[in-house]
Amino acid sequence: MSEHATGSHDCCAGPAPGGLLPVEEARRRILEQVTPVTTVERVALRDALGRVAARDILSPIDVPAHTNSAMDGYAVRGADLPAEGERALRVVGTALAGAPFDGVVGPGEAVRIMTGAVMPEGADTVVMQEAVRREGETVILGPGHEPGENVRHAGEDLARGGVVIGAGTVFRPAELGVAASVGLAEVPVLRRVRVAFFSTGDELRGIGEPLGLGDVYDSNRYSLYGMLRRLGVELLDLGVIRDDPEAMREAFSEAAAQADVVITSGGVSVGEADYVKQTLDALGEVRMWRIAMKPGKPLAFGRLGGAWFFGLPGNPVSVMVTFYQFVQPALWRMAGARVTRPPELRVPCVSRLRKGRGRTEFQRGILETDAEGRWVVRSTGPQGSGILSSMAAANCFIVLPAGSEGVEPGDEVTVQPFHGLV
Ligand SMILES: Nc1nc2c(c(=O)[nH]1)N[C@H]1C(S)=C(S)[C@@H](COP(=O)(O)OP(=O)(O)OC[C@H]3O[C@@H](n4cnc5c(N)ncnc54)[C@H](O)[C@@H]3O)O[C@H]1N2
Ligand code: MOO
Repeated sequence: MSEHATGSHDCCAGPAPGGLLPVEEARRRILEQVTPVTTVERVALRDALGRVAARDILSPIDVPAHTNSAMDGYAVRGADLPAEGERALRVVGTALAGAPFDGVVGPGEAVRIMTGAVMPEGADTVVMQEAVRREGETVILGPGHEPGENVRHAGEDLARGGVVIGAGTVFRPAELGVAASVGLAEVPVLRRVRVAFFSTGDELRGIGEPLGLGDVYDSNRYSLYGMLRRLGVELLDLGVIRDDPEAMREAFSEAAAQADVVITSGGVSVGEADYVKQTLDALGEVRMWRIAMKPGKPLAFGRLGGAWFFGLPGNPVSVMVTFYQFVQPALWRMAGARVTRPPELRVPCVSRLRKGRGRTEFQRGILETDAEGRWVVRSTGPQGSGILSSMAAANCFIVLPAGSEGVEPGDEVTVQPFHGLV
């Protein structure tokens, strides 16, 4: 690893040049300010997918509810297991999952039992059927078994009254299954966060409209829609707002009146038609502007009426990078979820990466296995913040710390994968 590629975060970097706020500091400040919603809703279990548990959810039952067999075989008394030689036990009945044996297993007796069947009274051990010989009404056991083996005890997975899903847990497929396993038809979740979003810019055209000279299709509202939909927030798409201070003021007020969070893209830099920051200044409060990152430097964060405001830079890649680094963690916190840092890995980079000093760069990478099966990352190619196809080609960000001056092939880098298992 070369010297310039070490260190993955900005926490220890000094003040960034030009009054830019380091990425970690900006994220910390945002997460410190936003607070979770408090309204609780009860929803049918399947509708809880992606929602956040409003409080600790307790189990009304033991899971498993009854002590049962983990194997197909024979339920016996541990005291009857032979230490050496063989022992014949009389088979006195059968226990199936859902059809228990209602007698008692006495000394010298066994019950044929299937996986999941309730352990019959008297028996405390299950011997797998592959380990025995059946001869008519008797079963012959050899040595080598442990008393208590192959038995699942009542409450060993979840105990009645115990917390099965903690407050702030996001319901994933596993949580749906866990809640179902204790028989919960409905669960308490926090209400969805309401997010209003719009694009700004006179050059923006809707799909289906012809493009004049200098026009572009409004793609940001589509990538934003996708990222927000994935988070399961309630969406309010306010369309495209012209680069006009009056129109912008109206749109800002309308959005803030209806939403917990307002997100815009474009018009947040220093150009002559960049009215976003000054509108926020006039109607609310700018709490942060300009981050030491690339892309995404002119991000604005603040308060607008009762809503939190994120003014994302107009460049299409900048929108996605700033959303994932700042807006997504803030929305999780507001949704009541425990916020964790995006997972990061250190892997060798097979490409040469150019980088300017002073800003953390979120370059687009492809995480893949090389010929030896090792995980490596390579660049998607040109990294301009207008090249949205680089996001489509990527499956991870390559995070280059502010102090790095570039990467040589073989250097280790930090990556944030886009997808996990859930
Ligand atoms: N003198 C300076 N100029 C710029 C600076 C700077 O510090 N000093 N910063 C640059 C950086 S970095 C960025 S990022 C951009 C961001 O500026 P804005 O947020 O004001 O964005 P716009 O100028 O409105 O648009 C930038 C670019 O993105 C296109 N765009 C905007 N909205 C959409 C949309 N909804 N869908 C598709 N494409 C969109 C727009 O047409 C522009 O090409 O400022 C730099 N300038
Ligand atoms: O920060 Mo800008 O987003 O580099 O293009």
